Amino acid sequence: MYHEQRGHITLVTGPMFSGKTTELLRLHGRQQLAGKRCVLVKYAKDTRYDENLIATHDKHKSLSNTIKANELQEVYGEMFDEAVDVVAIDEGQFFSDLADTCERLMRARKIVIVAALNARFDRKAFEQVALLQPNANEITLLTAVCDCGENAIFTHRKSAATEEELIGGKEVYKACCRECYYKAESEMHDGENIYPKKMVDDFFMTSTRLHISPEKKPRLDGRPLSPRTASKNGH
Ligand SMILES: Nc1ncnc2c1ncn2[C@@H]1O[C@H](COP(=O)(O)OP(=O)(O)O)[C@@H](O)[C@H]1O
Ligand SMILES: Cc1cn([C@H]2C[C@H](O)[C@@H](COP(=O)(O)O)O2)c(=O)[nH]c1=O
Repeated sequence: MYHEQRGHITLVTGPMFSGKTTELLRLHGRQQLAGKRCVLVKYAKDTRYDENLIATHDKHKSLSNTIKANELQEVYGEMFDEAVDVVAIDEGQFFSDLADTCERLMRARKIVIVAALNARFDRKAFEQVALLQPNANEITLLTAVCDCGENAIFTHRKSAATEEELIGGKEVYKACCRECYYKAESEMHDGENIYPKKMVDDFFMTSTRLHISPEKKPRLDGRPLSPRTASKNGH
C-alpha cells in the first residue's frame, strides 16, 4: 500500500571537524539511492573549499543540485517545489530563518536534514540551532578528535575575535575535549594561569548541572588531594 511521505527533521550536530558535512552528504546520498528528489543548500558566504558546492574538510564535495543562500527564504522556490522530497542544509547555524523554515518544510511533508554546530567558540548556543533542537525527530551528536586523543566536543577559537560568525578552518579553530578546551582558553586569556577563576566556576556550574556532589569535585590543578581532604570528601 502506498503511504504519503511524512515530514521529518534530522539534526546532525557537533563541533568543527566532527564529520557533520560528511554525514549530511552520506544521508543525502542514501535518499538519492532511494529515488527521492533532493536539494542541498549551501551557506553562500562559506567559500572555504568551493564557491558553489558543499565541501568537507577533506575536500569531498556535493556533486549536483546544490543551491546557495544567505537566508533560506531566498531559495523557498526550489525547496518547496512539489517535486522535491528531501532538503539537506549545511552550516545550519548561519541561517537566521532556520528553525521556522524547517518547521514549514516538515509541514510540507519534506524530509529535512540539517548539519549545524553544537556550540559557538565560547560554548554559547547558536540561537537557531537551539530553536530547532526540540523540534527535531532525530539528533546525532558527533565528536571530533582532540590533539590529546580524547573525543572533542567543543570548538576553540585561536584568535581573540568575539563576533559570532567568523568563517575559517584550522588556521582559526581547533576541536577540543573539555580539559584541552579549558587549557586553550585559559592560556589565551590569562597567560600562565592555566585554571583561572572563571574556568573553575564554569566547571563547577557544569558539575552541578550534572549532579556531581560538591564534595566529590576533583581538583582542577591536577594535584592529588591531601589524604585528609580525600578521606573527608569520600574519595
Ligand atoms: N580533529 C579532527 N577530528 C576529526 N576529523 C578531523 C580533524 N581534523 C580534520 N579532520 C578531518 O575532517 C573530516 C570531517 O570533515 P567535515 O565532514 O567537513 O566535518 P564538519 O562538517 O563537522 O566540520 C574528517 O573526515 C577528517 O578527515
Ligand atoms: C565555532 C564557530 C565556528 N564558526 C565558523 C567556522 C566555520 O567557517 C564554520 C563551521 O564549519 P564546520 O563545517 O563545522 O567545520 O563556522 C563561527 O562562525 N563561529 C563559531 O563560534
